[in-house]
Amino acid sequence: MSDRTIFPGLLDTGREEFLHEFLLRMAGTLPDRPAVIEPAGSERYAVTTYRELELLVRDHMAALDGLGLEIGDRVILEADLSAASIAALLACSALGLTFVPVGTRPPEQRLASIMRTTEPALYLRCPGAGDADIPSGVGLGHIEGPSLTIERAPADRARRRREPTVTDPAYVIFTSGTTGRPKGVVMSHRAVTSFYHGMMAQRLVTPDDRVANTSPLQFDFSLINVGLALGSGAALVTVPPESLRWPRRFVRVLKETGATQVNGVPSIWRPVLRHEQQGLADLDRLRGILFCGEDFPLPELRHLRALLPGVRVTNCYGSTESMACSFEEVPNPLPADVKRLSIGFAHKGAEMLLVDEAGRLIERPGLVGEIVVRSPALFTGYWDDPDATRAALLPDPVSPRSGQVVLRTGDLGHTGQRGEMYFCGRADSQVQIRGNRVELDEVRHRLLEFPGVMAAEVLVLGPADGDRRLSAFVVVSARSTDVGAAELRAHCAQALPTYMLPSELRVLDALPTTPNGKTDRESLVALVSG
Ligand SMILES: Nc1ncnc2c1ncn2[C@@H]1O[C@H](COS(=O)(=O)NC(=O)C[C@H](N)c2ccccc2)[C@@H](O)[C@H]1O
Repeated sequence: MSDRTIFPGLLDTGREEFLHEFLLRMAGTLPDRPAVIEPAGSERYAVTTYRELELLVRDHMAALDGLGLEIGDRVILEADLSAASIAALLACSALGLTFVPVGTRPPEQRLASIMRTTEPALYLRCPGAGDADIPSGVGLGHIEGPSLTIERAPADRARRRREPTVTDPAYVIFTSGTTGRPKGVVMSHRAVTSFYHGMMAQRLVTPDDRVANTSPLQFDFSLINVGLALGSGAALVTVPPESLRWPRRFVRVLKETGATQVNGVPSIWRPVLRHEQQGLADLDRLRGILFCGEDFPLPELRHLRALLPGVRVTNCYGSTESMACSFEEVPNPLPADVKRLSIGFAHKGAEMLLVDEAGRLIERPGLVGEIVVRSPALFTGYWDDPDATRAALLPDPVSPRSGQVVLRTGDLGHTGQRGEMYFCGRADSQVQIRGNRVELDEVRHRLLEFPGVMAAEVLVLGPADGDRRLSAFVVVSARSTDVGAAELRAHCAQALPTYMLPSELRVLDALPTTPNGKTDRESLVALVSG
């Protein structure tokens, strides 16, 4: 381990920093402030101060340092967002190790595939993790509260590196792999910390805030929340994942921890809006909500707004390949005629642009194109997948000969009169039905206009070259349980051409979600095919 001071506090050198330096930069100035607040048994919480977190990191580093690991070695982190788990990822960063967060109890095949491709040196498990077999050459350790115990040392390895650099991968995070093999998004220290600095410019939280994280470690939203809280000298509140299924418990955790900012995907609010409205309205310390990952259905957003009129709601847009890209405050009140939320402009230090199919710049407001992102926070590439990496990057449309590349988000958008961006769905959600181009989002938005419909999803089923049909799924408010498929279809027929009418319409109690909390389209397909 180099003898450089590990946590030089607030950097005045202007030199680029590593992930652990950014996340612990406030430890020197606010050592006794809470850094992590996590559940510790029923209705009790453990508080770890910044000084205690820093000591945890040093302890974990000592346990790892003697293993002869090489800079750039991968460490699988089957972990949660406890202080001990966060200290483990910080220790990896401080030793130049690349952590691969897989969340607790990952599906066996997915874990096996990730281990095959990343060839980890070490596997670290937090309490309550799974018990999948770890290949013998891979070291095994346990993150247990204040200590990190090594059960089995990793196999010996050659050591060729002398010095970690900010271009080294801080982590590799695997996408949900909706299209085929999961892709490992490689994020360098430079990419992550430059995003964090862009986020800090938004001044979303102060050291008096308590930022509740509701995303699992394998979803980079959790890493963004860790950066938002620790980078601001605030406290990170770890909401137990299981409480998200029980709205009363979820609201109680927010109340008892004094959460002032709650960050999560839109689906975390659905059960609370349905069953725990008063508890939500009583969260008098709550002052901010931030969501990302997918559109927040406007009827639900309006309902949330009505219950929390003074709370600032931030629509945070972006892809894991650039961490995130924009932070746009949702207008309060939200005008009745708003059909789409603006995602605004990219954060300080980045740009969002629009290109056509040929990769040429689109500048005219209202014209739909693909959103591309220029940012120092761009990923290094997909792990061991140069073809997918090439496909995701585009020569800078403004100056193609410069060698600079921009990220293709695969999202459609258009700009407004001020140049602000509007998200218009995924490029692959434009489908052909009997020779006609259908924007699934347009059908979904029409369904959301029906009184009582709170959320909706529309899928296309059938072979691209065969008979394709639309299937729609809606969630209605508790008061509108009598909404039927026939009236929903008639409602669509009043505004949409015949080929855009769903041939199947189901009213569900809830939309199924992926482990990251997004709408699980594969489960909906299985429901219909089942
Ligand atoms: N605010 C949105 N409205 C609407 N569609 C969206 C939105 N944020 C993403 N998305 C969608 O999700 C895609 C990215 O998916 S992802 O790579 O799994 N990453 C994420 O979902 C989380 C992302 N890293 C992130 C983390 C934390 C803050 C912001 C963004 C985007 O390309 C969009 O299609």
